Amino acid sequence: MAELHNNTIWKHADKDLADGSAQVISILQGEGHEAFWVGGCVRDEYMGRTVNDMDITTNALPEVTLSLFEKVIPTGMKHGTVTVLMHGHAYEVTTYRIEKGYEDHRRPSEVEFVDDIEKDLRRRDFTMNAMALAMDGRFVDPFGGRSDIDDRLIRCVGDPKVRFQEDALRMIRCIRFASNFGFMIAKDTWAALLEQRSTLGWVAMERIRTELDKLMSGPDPLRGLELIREGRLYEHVKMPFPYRGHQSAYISAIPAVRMSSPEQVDVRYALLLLGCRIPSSTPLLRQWTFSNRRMELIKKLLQLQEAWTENSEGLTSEQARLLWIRCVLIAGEPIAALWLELQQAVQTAGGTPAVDIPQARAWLSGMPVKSLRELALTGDGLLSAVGRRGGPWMKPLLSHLLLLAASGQVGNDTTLLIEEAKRVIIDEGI
Ligand SMILES: Nc1ccn([C@@H]2O[C@H](COP(=O)(O)OP(=O)(O)OP(=O)(O)O)[C@@H](O)[C@H]2O)c(=O)n1
Repeated sequence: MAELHNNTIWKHADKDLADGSAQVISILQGEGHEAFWVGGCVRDEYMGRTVNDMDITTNALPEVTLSLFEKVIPTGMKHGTVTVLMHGHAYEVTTYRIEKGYEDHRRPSEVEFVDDIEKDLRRRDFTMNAMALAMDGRFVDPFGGRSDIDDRLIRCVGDPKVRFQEDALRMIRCIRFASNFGFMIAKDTWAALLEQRSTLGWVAMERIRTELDKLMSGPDPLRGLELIREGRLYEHVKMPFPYRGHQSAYISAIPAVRMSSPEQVDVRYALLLLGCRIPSSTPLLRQWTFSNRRMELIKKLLQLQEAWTENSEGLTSEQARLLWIRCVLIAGEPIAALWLELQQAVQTAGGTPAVDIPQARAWLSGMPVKSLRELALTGDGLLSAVGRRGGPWMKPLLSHLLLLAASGQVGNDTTLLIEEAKRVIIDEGI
């Protein structure tokens, strides 16, 4: 087996990930085939960015690759892709190929396997993504990817018009890379993007949204949003415009949301929607093909914003506390905590938050009960205590008890809660 050089090559990848991929390349080479690391992993390593996955390209035909490995999945044989499992990682191993007949600006209708790595690299989108790396650390970089990275430049391989015609999503990728890496876009690449932008309509919204997610969770989402505005791509990505850029405190706050968990990107989207004053977010979130879970999260953040801002003016401190507790109970504690992060971001960006953040945090952490689950009286407990059958009267009564317990007006104690329930039933004739 060929000697493994991966530890000296991969300074920004997990050791197991690098070792597994080197093993795959060694096995292919041991059978007389060429094999290289390719694409995003090579770019990221050169840039000193963390490498999270590794793709391999080879002149071995997919059936050959399939036969050489024990744990292997024929993920896309027609397109030359086989997934090899090694050292607990999955690697896409793709045969050198050229692509033909992009009739729908999305995907090739035909691929042809070739025997020359340079031909494979030529079909790729940007020079920085069209590099391969050999086991001995040698770069195959026929289009000047490293020099463009050094110049902080995104440039299409070959004719940019053709690259964007082949797959219109590349236009959004271009903006995503420019935004996330802080790179400029080469003049002819940008000109082609402006010329080809209408073809974005051909691309499935899911693919666009995946790119938007990467842009929105990156270090400089405002740059990406500005580029989308400048390129007038918003109609094609269903971007909520008018986007007033930095004029809105909400928009300015987007990068101030720290990306400490996956949900934070949705806090950023909520700020975008608030900044664009979208009257109803549901149709847009649907168009953007968010999962129900993410859609609910964003909607709840917006609802909480509305419930608070519309009702909190002119309240005494105690009234404000009760309103806040009601909001927390309706939205749920995790959403309330995320909403406070949203407010924090507004403040960090120099805007005025909708709430006194330390005060709301203190009120939140001082709540003895934060959800129905924590209430010392269950629905069944209530029924047996009052000797009645269940019905629509229960929900408002339990909510009332929850609010009292959460705000400390009644202790979270079964006896006390039953007493209060009986009082309400008698007083209100339920
Ligand atoms: N529309 C596309 C998508 C991908 N590629 C090529 O396929 C490689 C792998 O693509 P992908 O894994 O989607 O993205 P990465 O470039 O690896 O970037 P990231 O990991 O940041 O998404 C790219 O580097 C590029 O060479 C392409 O030419 N055109």
